Amino acid sequence: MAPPNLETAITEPTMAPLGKHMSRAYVTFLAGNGDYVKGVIGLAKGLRKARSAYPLMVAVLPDVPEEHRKMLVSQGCIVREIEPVYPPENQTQFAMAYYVINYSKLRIWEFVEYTKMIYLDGDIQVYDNIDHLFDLPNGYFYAVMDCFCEKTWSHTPQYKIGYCQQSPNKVRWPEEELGPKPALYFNAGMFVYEPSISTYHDLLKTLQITPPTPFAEQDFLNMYFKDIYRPIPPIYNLVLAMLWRHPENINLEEVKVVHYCANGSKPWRYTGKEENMDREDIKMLEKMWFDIYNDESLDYKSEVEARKTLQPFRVALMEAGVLHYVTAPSAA
Ligand SMILES: O=c1ccn([C@@H]2O[C@H](COP(=O)(O)OP(=O)(O)O)[C@@H](O)[C@H]2O)c(=O)[nH]1
Ligand SMILES: OC[C@H]1O[C@H](O[C@@H]2[C@@H](O)[C@H](O)[C@@H](O)[C@H](O)[C@@H]2O)[C@H](O)[C@@H](O)[C@H]1O
Ligand SMILES: [Mn+2]
Repeated sequence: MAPPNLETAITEPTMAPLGKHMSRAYVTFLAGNGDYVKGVIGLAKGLRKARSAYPLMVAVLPDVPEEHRKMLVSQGCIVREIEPVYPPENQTQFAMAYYVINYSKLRIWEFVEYTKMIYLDGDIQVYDNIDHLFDLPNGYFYAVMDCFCEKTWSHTPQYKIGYCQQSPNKVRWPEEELGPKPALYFNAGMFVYEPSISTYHDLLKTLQITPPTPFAEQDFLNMYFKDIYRPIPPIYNLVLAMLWRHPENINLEEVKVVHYCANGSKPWRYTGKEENMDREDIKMLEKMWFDIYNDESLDYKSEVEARKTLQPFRVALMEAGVLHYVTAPSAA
């Protein structure tokens, strides 16, 4: 991961073609009145620091309080309320009980005012610009492969035999006994996709006839997009467990996106007490998250304030959404 670029020069605002939507956006999902809102604020500031050219949409469930929605708007986010999506009645034990609310992520296929979106969990941070992923060829579903080695996977045959797609030759998959090895499986904390009303309706229809499974919507999305899934490198979604499960696959210097999904790693709840949470690399990644979260110069309002000293008229156009500004790397 490149050392944080502390200089964030503000270049000339770019004039968005009048009347033409910026048809690309990042999107995340927020539920409840708890502390995940801190994750989303951190993500909004991280995308700004990485000089992303596209806005962050936050799909919020009805239980997200007005106060949290205001905080997100003040950080430059586009807040959109969605209705929950529930799986069919089931007896499934989800890997985490709260995973049942994650099916509501499926609403983001309805955002067809955008032609291409990148979904990011609220417990993800973007440390380097990844706008180029929007240019990946259409017609596929892009995401990073997951890891099966954490005990959250203890219900699966691959965990039981020690097989993981990240190191397929370490423990061979016994085809004769267990049949063909599982299809490539992605982590649903980050993916590049194209909103579509027909896909959206088909997703919801298919969900109602699909028995729920432990990883909830992540399992469902893997089933649904199996034929068009294209793996992208782990630098775009570092599932933290990779650091101790498959260190040979990770070069931290190159990582652009970090997913704080390992048990005990959510920065806003970090105590360092859980297994692996006292590692030096984990402590560094937790500090990097807080350095952004606490950096007031990355606040959206302070950026607009800063511009007020530039040209009030241009700022007025910008605030009216006519002018879009892109912060670009400093000349250095
Ligand atoms: O109480 C919650 C739980 C989850 N989420 C959202 O759902 C995503 C998926 O949950 P989580 O990241 O905890 O799953 P993990 O990746 O850790 O398995 C989170 O990143 C949040 O965006 C939320 O907003 N509130
Ligand atoms: O609702 C199911 C969730 O499943 C995934 O989280 C898991 C997965 O990454 C496992 O591989 C890890 O072992 C585990 O720790 C982690 O929680 C997604 O990150 C999340 O967005 C969401 O889809
Ligand atoms: Mn997550």
